[in-house]
Amino acid sequence: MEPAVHTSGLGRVYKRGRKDPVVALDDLTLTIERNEIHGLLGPNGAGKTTLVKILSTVLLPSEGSARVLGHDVAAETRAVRSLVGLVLGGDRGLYDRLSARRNLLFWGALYKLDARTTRDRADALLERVGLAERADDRVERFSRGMRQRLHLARGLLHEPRVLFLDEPTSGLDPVAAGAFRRLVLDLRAEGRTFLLATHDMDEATALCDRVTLIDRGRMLLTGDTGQAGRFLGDRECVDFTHPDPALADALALLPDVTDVERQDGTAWRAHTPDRGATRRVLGWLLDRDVLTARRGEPTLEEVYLRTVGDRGMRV
Ligand SMILES: Nc1ncnc2c1ncn2[C@@H]1O[C@H](COP(=O)(O)OP(=O)(O)OP(=O)(O)O)[C@@H](O)[C@H]1O
Repeated sequence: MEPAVHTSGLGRVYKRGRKDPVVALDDLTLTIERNEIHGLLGPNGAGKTTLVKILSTVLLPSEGSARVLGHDVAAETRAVRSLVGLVLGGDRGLYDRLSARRNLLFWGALYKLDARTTRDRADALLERVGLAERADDRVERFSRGMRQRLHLARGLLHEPRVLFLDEPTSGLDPVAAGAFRRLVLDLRAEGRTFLLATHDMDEATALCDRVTLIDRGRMLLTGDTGQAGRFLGDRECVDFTHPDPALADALALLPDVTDVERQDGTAWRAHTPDRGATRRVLGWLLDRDVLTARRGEPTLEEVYLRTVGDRGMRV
């Protein structure tokens, strides 16, 4: 069966007049399986939006190819458009002076849905995203969270099987972001596939089955979110608890330790270059009566920090 998304050697160059061209995507080969929530991570300018736009047929690639459920984004635009939904964050794509319902009716007409289908789907979606009671209010009175939910309803109107979300919870408070993420999980349970571009490591960790990290248009890593630590190759870590910071200072001086950081209170994490070093550090700690010590997995946040640094990250 064809995967939900497959790109092969995908490239995109923006030419800006006589100035130097910008390489926004460079030789990107990526597969997203059906029914997956796939996180697309990377600092500002990494190429995330460019990729999402190519996959939703808004932009053409300069090189390589991309297919959605087996259909080529450049040669089979119409088929791809019926299969994908694009949910942009912020203020793009909603009409402030129209009500939530009228926004959906307008988009239904653009998708060439018949009036009755659009009305029925709009009502069902407004209910689903928790906006039924505000359906006839103008969007200009909506909070950011309500706008995001309306964006999602809009993206679902033509019942796409693959959804591209660009920073969907950016600027939402934790309760609104949590509600939005639950909605994404429900939609996935119905068999949809998601590509989620985000700067938010907590969001990626909580939602995504797999993640891809890109920087300057190039792929750095792709794989299971839960095994993100393996991206770092041999780098490992040891988690331990001890009340005396002097022990952490002494540990940091060992040749087997690259650095030691405080997690919180009496909890610490020591980074080691390889498995042998991890074993020796565990032995060293146990000889000094630490309360607990065990091998830890680097988090997605650590993987990101060690791979691209702290550019454009939100944790
Ligand atoms: N229309 C355009 N014309 C020229 N350059 C562009 C255009 N759109 C994007 N770029 C450039 O392409 C590169 C990738 O941009 P893109 O918006 O895809 O990154 P991004 O990862 O989505 O960033 P962000 O996290 O800030 O949204 C950047 O260097 C950007 O300046």
